[in-house]
Amino acid sequence: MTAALLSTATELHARERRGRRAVVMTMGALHEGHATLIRAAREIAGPHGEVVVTVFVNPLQFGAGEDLDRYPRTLDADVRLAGRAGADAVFAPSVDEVYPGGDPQVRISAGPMGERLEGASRPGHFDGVLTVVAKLLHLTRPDAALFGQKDAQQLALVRRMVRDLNFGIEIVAVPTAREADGLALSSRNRYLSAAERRTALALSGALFAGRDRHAAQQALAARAREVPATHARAEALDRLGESRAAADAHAVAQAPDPRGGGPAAVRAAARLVLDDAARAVPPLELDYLALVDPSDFTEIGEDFTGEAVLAVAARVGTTRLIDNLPLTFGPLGAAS
Ligand SMILES: Nc1ncnc2c1ncn2[C@@H]1O[C@H](COP(=O)(O)OP(=O)(O)OP(=O)(O)O)[C@@H](O)[C@H]1O
Ligand SMILES: CC(C)(CO)[C@@H](O)C(=O)[O-]
Ligand code: BAL
Repeated sequence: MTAALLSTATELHARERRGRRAVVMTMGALHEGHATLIRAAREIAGPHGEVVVTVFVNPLQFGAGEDLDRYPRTLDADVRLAGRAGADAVFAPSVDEVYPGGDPQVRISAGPMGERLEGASRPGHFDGVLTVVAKLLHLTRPDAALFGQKDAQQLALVRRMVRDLNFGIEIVAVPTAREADGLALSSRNRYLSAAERRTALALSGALFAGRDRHAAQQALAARAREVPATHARAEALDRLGESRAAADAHAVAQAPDPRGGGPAAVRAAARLVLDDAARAVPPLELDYLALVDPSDFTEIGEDFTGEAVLAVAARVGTTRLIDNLPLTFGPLGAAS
């Protein structure tokens, strides 16, 4: 499939509308992660609908000293990849087309959630993101817009904007696509040398260590729920004179108390991997590691239950990367 390349709002609006329109917004330098979003958009639009991919490197969301100038721009390859993944059109406007009056004076404010984690490291970033997302939603007028979970805070803020400001557009989340060794696909990966890429694997490595610690805790909690029954069985076996089986059951019933774990243990397991990478050559410089409530991106407490997000941001050489994993916390003593 060949995608049409459109660069002005006039060209976009001249397109005849057919069926459901699903939009994937990107900054270009498309990779397999973007292709996953475009394929999901194709599913949503259906064979009679329309998939539009936007490619725009938005100056408003870059801070001073960030990589706006060196951000990879590969429009021809992007149009080919978008077409192969099922897009009907690529909308790649110029900065003047998006901001005809220069820097917009009226902008969307991302509010308190926009000042945490990514927002704390990149002041003003999410105001810039939401302002351009709002503009691109107005320009493309989709029924549904798809965003990657890789940018979990961005996704949460877009959902919040759409709800708070009644955009009436369906926001669809797409899970993070990874390389075989775990590294989250990202346009910025192309900045990495081979040695930097090895160090960068600690981002996903730390998340997986946190996830594994979490799974081990869940297993312990499940065991702890069985302990009273196991004690009772051990005692019954004792009474029957089955001393070996009784000893086994007593041993099983000594399951460690899972209450020593929880979010703190998950953070600690992830932290160990990042501390190791900080001593690697080249080293990883941690920006943040956080285990947060995805509804507001505040740190969760030990008694938190529900969906949480383990998120990390770090610099390797001159490249700043982010990654995250969702984790579900059940109440202690109950299955999650
Ligand atoms: N690995 C991935 N898996 C799923 N979605 C992704 C992935 N990488 C990016 N996306 C999503 O694609 C959309 C466009 O993202 P963007 O163009 O910034 O790509 P990126 O690879 O994240 O770039 P960058 O390296 O600049 O962060 C966003 O919704 C983003 O979450
Ligand atoms: C949503 C977005 C296209 C807005 O510029 C950008 O932040 C991105 O690519 O994730
Ligand atoms: N994918 C998030 C866009 C940015 O880093 O500016």
